[in-house]
Amino acid sequence: MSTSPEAPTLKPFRLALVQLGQVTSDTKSNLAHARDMISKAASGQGSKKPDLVVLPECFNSPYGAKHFPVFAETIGYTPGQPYDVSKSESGSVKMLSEAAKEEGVWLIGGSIPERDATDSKKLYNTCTVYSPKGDLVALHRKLHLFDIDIPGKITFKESEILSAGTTMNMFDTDFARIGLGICYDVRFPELAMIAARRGCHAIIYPSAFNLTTGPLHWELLQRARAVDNQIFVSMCSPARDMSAEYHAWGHSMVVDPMATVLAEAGHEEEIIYVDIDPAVFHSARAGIPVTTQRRFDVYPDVSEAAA
Ligand SMILES: O=C(O)CCC(=O)C(=O)O
Repeated sequence: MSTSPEAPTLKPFRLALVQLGQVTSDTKSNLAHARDMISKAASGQGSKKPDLVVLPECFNSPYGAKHFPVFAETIGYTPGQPYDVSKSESGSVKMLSEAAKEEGVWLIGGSIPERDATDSKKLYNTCTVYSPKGDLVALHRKLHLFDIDIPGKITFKESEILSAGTTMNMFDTDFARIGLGICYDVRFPELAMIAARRGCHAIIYPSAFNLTTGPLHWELLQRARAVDNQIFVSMCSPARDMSAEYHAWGHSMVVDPMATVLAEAGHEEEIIYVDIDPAVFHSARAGIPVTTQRRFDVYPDVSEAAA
């Protein structure tokens, strides 16, 4: 893991979720539009500038297994080793780094289809994170691939084309420690639990639920991960486009450690801002002190997994 064992102190910060629309099969125009929306988000649109801007899953290509090999980009990042963005083969990485630097914000760059630098047959669904200096500071490859089959509703099999990541990932800013997941990863409570035990104050998932599972589970899963772990949870979706093959749910959301929904978008292109208040984090943990009441003597296997 690329973080120090000691988490930074949680400070107030402002989060901006970009519920991006206009994702087409033209990468250039996708990148130009995303760049424009990052800039709009970073301006604070007449109010306070955000500290952290988030894009949705698969922001630079249409969402679908057949599109991943066509749109995949090679990143070639090794955690813990310096990465020279100017030499990156990925146009998306270059744009995101430049955007973070020019706008002076932390940036969770949604996700993109990534081609493995050493084995070109391997593809991942990958999220990259940038500091306000434009450095690529973390990379998360989706751990749990979206393979579902609800007859008559939705069948999706990411594993036909993608490989799964093998590591948990988080990053430290000057205001919080933030864990990373991508979309389907939210269904696995272990990931959020371990992130929280390792000092994350928030876990953020670039995502793209759909019109079947969105109404069923989008809010429920975020509130569940938040209340179980007493952390902030957020999922950032693309806007819904009924002319696309995949219909994203939208409803980008931020939930606090008491499971209160702090903000929720509609389904059109939109930017939502949320002020993260450390007092809510501390009062949730003080008032309902589950973080100190766990019975690891009864379930030692869990404590081992999270150590
Ligand atoms: O878990 C779900 O219902 C949706 C997941 C998804 O769309 C994804 O992982 O991309």
